Amino acid sequence: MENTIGGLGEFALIRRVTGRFPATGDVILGPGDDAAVVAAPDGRTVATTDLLVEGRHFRRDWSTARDVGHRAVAQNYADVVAMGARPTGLLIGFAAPADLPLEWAEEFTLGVRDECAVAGGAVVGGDTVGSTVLTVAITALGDLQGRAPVRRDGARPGDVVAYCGHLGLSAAGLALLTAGTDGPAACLDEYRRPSPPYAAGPEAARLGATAMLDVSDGLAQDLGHVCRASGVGIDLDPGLLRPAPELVEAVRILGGGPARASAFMVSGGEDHALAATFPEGTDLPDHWHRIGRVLPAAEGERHVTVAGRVPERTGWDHFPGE
Ligand SMILES: Nc1ncnc2c1ncn2[C@@H]1O[C@H](COP(=O)(O)OP(=O)(O)O)[C@@H](O)[C@H]1O
Ligand SMILES: Cc1ncc(C[n+]2csc(CCOP(=O)(O)OP(=O)(O)O)c2C)c(N)n1
Ligand SMILES: [Mg+2]
Ligand SMILES: [Mg+2]
Ligand SMILES: [Mg+2]
Repeated sequence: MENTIGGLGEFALIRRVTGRFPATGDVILGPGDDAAVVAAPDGRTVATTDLLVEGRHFRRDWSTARDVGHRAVAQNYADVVAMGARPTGLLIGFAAPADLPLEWAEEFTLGVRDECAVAGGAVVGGDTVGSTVLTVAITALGDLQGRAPVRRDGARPGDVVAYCGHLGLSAAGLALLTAGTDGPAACLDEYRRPSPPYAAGPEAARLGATAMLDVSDGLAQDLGHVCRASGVGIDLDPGLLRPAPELVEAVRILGGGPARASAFMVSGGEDHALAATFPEGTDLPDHWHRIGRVLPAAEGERHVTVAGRVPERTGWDHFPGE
């Protein structure tokens, strides 16, 4: 039991973990009481939660504890900024077996701390329990800074579809790890520590985005949520889906041509890029890449197409049907 979380005990572990997290100006009362108090300057709080389960979202032989800490924060804050909000706080549910090395818990904590240093927001609480499956459940909070939230239901025919961040790198990294092959660091790193373009969320809101989400499951699948919520169709232009050189290199190693690179961009998730729709004529900064158009659609046609065709694969489903 030496040097495991079971050897240290629950409350000593909690003290050790919470001692690592600095407060920010949004924190009125941090960890230590029954609940934390976080300022909501505009009077409305964005709240979201995502789980990471060992074997399902990460493997300890593929990702370090620090990687998992970074990824857990990134996945959750991506949803906060996709509403157009600024990250303000995090709550960390930590379920782990007693024989988990203490070093893993410590390193995970440092990954969380370091991603918060990039994205903003403070860890204000959480929960620590014993479990057979190592699981991290994060709740993230954000501040809309007085703006309206950018929802999934505001896309209108004629809007431009654009993304900011990476597409397909993480899925290519996962494919490389699954194949047991080395490959471009950019792909492996993006799988282990996704890098959502945090500032682009509030930026898109200020630019007048009509709908936005982060790409967790796959571009086509996630934009499909916009289609259904907004009652529209979306057509992507394959000529505008330009793969990063590292993605092209990964596909060369994995075997496949431009179609496979395009498939990674269209259906690969977990880069946590932001995808948004903007009114035609919006002056978009260069880091927002135009990739398609919002179309009018009758019921049953509210889906994503690439050059008019429904892609073979659209993204991840935790419970795929038979
Ligand atoms: N078990 C649940 N109970 C309540 N709400 C849920 C549950 N699972 C998902 N949701 C909600 O359904 C929506 C879609 O979930 P999800 O696909 O996980 O979103 P995202 O990809 O943004 O993380 C979100 O608003 C989420 O809060
Ligand atoms: C070990 C491992 N196998 C497979 C995957 C691929 N994967 C797991 S969950 C997921 C989709 C995103 O996760 P989800 O829980 O659906 O997040 P949300 O959409 O709720 O943000 C993907 C692509 C992975 N990340 N790690
Ligand atoms: Mg989710
Ligand atoms: Mg999510
Ligand atoms: Mg999902």
